Amino acid sequence: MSSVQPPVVQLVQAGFAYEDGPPVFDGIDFAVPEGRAMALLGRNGSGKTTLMRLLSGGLQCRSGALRLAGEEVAYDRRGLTRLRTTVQLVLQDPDDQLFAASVGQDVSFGPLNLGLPEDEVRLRVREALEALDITALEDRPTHLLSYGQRKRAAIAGAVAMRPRVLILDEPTAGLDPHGQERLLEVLGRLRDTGTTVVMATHDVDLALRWADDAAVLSPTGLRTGPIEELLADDALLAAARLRRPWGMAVTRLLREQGLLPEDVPGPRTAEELDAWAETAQGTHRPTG
Ligand SMILES: Nc1ncnc2c1ncn2[C@@H]1O[C@H](COP(=O)(O)OP(=O)(O)OP(=O)(O)O)[C@@H](O)[C@H]1O
Repeated sequence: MSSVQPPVVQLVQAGFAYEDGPPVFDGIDFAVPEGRAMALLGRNGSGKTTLMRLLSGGLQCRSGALRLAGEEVAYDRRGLTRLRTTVQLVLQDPDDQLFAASVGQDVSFGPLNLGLPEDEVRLRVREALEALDITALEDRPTHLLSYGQRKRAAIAGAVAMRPRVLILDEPTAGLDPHGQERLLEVLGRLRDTGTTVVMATHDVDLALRWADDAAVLSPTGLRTGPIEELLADDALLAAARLRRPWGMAVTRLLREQGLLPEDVPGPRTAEELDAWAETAQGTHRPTG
């Protein structure tokens, strides 16, 4: 008897086209690897948002199926409620998501809608605000928040649903470097406490630094796997029109120059490059 659990959420041979449009997907298979951080990559128009909406039930497969823990999702009220308590999508623009008068009211909307008791709703709101470091903003009107604060409030609304899978459409877009780092820390903490986090991004450097796995959409299809492996695949990068991550480009250059032995991992950030340069000084000399 096999003890292998089916994926928490999975598209099986899924097909989708917008009305009067060509197919965006025609028989795509995609299983979200549980407990991991995954970056969803692909050029403009490759289908990232469509894929995320299919996974979260905002769009319905025209063929094939969406499965939750191996069971096909029915697009009726019960099926969609089950889906929304498992998978939450955070849209790119927080203004498409926030509509209540205050942050606290907005974050409580999903749990209240599930019909949870008041105590439970309060607990979830508190937890979600804490997770996003915005407890102090609970009573603030949403329209008076900064863009970065609105992004956090929108994510808190999804977190309050305690999803097993949190999917975010370009969550770091429009944030300053400090805001990006803080958000990545928050998402890392969520992953570490058991939430599967999938993030669509155009930033390959950020993806390499943050994610365990990648899903890359290109005209040749969807490839998933460890991010280090996929982003080192030049043919895949060319097909998906993605740039080689900075850290990988530097590593390749250092190895070509004989400055970095094959068994020493390459730097992924400017800080790691500085640290490497400090320790490498005098130990590695260019060959030739
Ligand atoms: N509401 C819509 N109606 C018709 N076609 C759409 C709609 N939304 C997206 N498309 C088309 O579906 C395809 C996939 O678009 P999608 O938004 O999923 O790509 P994306 O990878 O998220 O793009 P981006 O990186 O620009 O956000 C594109 O060809 C796009 O023009």
